[in-house]
Amino acid sequence: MLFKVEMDVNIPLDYDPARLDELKAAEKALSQELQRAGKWRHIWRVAGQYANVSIFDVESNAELHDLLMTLPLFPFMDIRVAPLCRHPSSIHEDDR
Ligand SMILES: O=C(O)C[C@H]1C=CC(=O)O1
Repeated sequence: MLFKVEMDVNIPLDYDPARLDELKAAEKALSQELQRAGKWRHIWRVAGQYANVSIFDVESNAELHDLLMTLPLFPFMDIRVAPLCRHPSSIHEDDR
């Protein structure tokens, strides 16, 4: 199942910089692990914002929920999720 996930990150201005660096490093490691596993298919920075647009490929709504909840930056994120399906004009056979 494919989902578009939009993540806006809002870090409090007074948050400890060293702790923030740790969280960002942990977030990057997990994100790249999920990309290698094929669960996190795409991630794009939204220009000019601390935000991304991502495509996830997971088995269920519950799996997506569980993945998002494990993100180290989850407590600082506003997340919007939209389910995707194949577009009738798509030429990509592997789109589902
Ligand atoms: O920077 C972000 O968009 C937030 C988050 C998502 C993946 C990652 O490495 O950080």
